[in-house]
Amino acid sequence: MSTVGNSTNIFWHECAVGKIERQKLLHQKGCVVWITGLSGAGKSTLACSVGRELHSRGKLAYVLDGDNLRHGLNKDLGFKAEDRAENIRRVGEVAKLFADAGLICIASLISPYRRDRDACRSLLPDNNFIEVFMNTSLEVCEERDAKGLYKLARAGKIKGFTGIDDPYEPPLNCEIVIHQQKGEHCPTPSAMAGQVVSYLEDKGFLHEN
Ligand SMILES: Nc1ncnc2c1ncn2[C@@H]1O[C@H](COP(=O)(O)OS(=O)(=O)O)[C@@H](OP(=O)(O)O)[C@H]1O
Ligand SMILES: Nc1ncnc2c1ncn2[C@@H]1O[C@H](COP(=O)(O)OP(=O)(O)O)[C@@H](O)[C@H]1O
Repeated sequence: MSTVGNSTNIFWHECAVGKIERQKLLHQKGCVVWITGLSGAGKSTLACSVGRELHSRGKLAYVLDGDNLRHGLNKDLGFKAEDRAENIRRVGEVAKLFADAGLICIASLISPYRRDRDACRSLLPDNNFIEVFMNTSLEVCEERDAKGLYKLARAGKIKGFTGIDDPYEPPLNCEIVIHQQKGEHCPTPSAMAGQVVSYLEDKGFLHEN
């Protein structure tokens, strides 16, 4: 019997079928691919491209996209620091469940604060959290401005916009970095996905043992 947060007198119930059995069924290993970067960095594009590539290889993946989750699970949250932290915490917990279900869970959120990303990492067994930093410069993101949000932020019509008047803390030690800088060759979405899928292949996530 234990107390966790505000939950008192609670018990953990173990089921007969566990992660190992589910992984055998799926011929893969559950893990979390966590994509972080500025708005417009290419996170959703990469997430969908990785998802499609894995699907074509017969692997079960699921994308948790920040923007999409804010339409449901996280619709009560805004963009102040505490709300972003709670957003990341919830998605980290959901991603952990997906990984435990045996899926390759691809989470794609700005997740601007290092502490929140590290807390998600600590929820997973060693090596099962693969952090991908979309190192796309602010200049490139702003030039793309696919949703017109940078223009609004520069005009002061959106307050606390990441990269403009709200911080983004780049990872110090992540598994994969994808560079997209102005004036440099920019990898295609499928080349970027290839980099991630090769990593998963090399580390054995695309096989059950
Ligand atoms: N203030 C502010 N700062 C940053 N982004 C903003 C903001 N307001 C709205 N948006 C839109 O919300 C999307 C980011 O949601 P996330 O859940 O990924 O953000 S966070 O991880 O909680 O910081 C982000 O989507 P992406 O462009 O896909 O990153 C924006 O479309
Ligand atoms: N590798 C790439 N090369 C060129 N354009 C890209 C690439 N990846 C994404 N984009 C474009 O950049 C814009 C933002 O991409 P998106 O995936 O929505 O970013 P995010 O999810 O980080 O906000 C979109 O218009 C998308 O088509």
